[in-house]
Amino acid sequence: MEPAIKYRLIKKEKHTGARLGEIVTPHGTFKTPMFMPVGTQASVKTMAPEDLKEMGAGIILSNTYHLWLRPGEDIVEKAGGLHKFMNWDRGVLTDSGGFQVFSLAKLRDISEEGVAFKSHLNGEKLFLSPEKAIHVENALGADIMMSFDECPPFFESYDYVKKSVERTSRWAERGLIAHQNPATQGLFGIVQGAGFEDLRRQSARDLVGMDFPGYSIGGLSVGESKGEMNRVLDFTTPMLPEDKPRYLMGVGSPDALIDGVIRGVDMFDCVLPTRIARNGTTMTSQGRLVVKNAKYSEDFRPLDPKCDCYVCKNYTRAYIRHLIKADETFGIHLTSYHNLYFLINLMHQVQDAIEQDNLLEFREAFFEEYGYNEN
Ligand SMILES: CO[C@@H]1O[C@H](CNc2nc3cc4c(=O)[nH]c(N)nc4cc3[nH]2)[C@H]2OC(C)(C)O[C@@H]12
Repeated sequence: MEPAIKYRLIKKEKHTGARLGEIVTPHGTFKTPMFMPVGTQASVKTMAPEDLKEMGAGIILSNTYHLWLRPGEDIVEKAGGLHKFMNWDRGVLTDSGGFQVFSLAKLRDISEEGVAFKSHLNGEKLFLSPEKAIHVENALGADIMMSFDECPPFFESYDYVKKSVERTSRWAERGLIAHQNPATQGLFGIVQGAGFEDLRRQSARDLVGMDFPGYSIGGLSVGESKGEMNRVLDFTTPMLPEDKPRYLMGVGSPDALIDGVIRGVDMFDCVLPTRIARNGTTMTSQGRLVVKNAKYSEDFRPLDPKCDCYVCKNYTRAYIRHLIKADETFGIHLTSYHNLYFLINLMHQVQDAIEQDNLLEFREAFFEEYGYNEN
């Protein structure tokens, strides 16, 4: 049977672990490395599908936990699945809900069977098992689905993380068995193990043995330093098959994307660009620009003079600042659009650098201009 998701490695960058590739999904083929906008509740906040297409988005995220709780996977299924529901005909990826239970729900109890918790919306007692999560993802109909996993705190004890990794591998197997649409929905395994190299190896070995069409690197971007994240990536990505996509979950700052690509990561997502946009903070080639600051009140330049996005071609800092200060929703639409474009476009520039085997020079020039220092 043809797998729903295929990855084609086009080129390896000469001096780093970076790869140029493409991921083939039932809703299109997309170049990697790529940044995926997050649309947790079936909407990338303030973005219409036309905006997302115009900025070059290929795959967007939605979330099993949120959509299970509201409006309910049965309503999305009756609508014909997520693509129809939100009028988006390119790629969709759903996270499995485990992470959201730990980051959102109060009072939860984890067992071999799954996770008992109280809804963050109304306190209702709920239970999510690997089977339930996979069946919700089947109903939502995303092209790429995540296995149900536990994302342990990065600084948890070795013994706790070891037990958690072993349970996550058993949950992954249960998810594979429960998966009802492997021909149209690709299920990814999620490698855990916190900062322990042997536990990452154990997790990767277990999951690669189950032959998933793609692998996520979980358990990161949960408060650890960038140095720690890069250290874990250094030994984890080589444990994964070269002919499958690697997806680093929850990572979305420009430096972390570039450093993830250098270490062999192909796909990224994060709420960061849309989250900071809502309080008027934007990403530009010269670093972050907080457009609501008074100093921009008569600044008639674009957010980023080097950016060719719709926002930077048509609007000024002064206008956007005014909208944000006046609480005009169009203001956060403009900052959100630009920030998403900034990261999607950054990945296009990284693709070119891989093509030209000069990714490290690109990194140096980008970091210099953005104002990153090495520590
Ligand atoms: C910078 O944004 C904050 O950091 C979180 C993103 N960091 C993140 N790491 C993740 C790990 C996993 C995982 O191990 N497994 C599964 N299934 N999904 C995951 C999703 C993840 N997202 C955002 O999540 C909150 C809202 C807590 O703050 C944001």
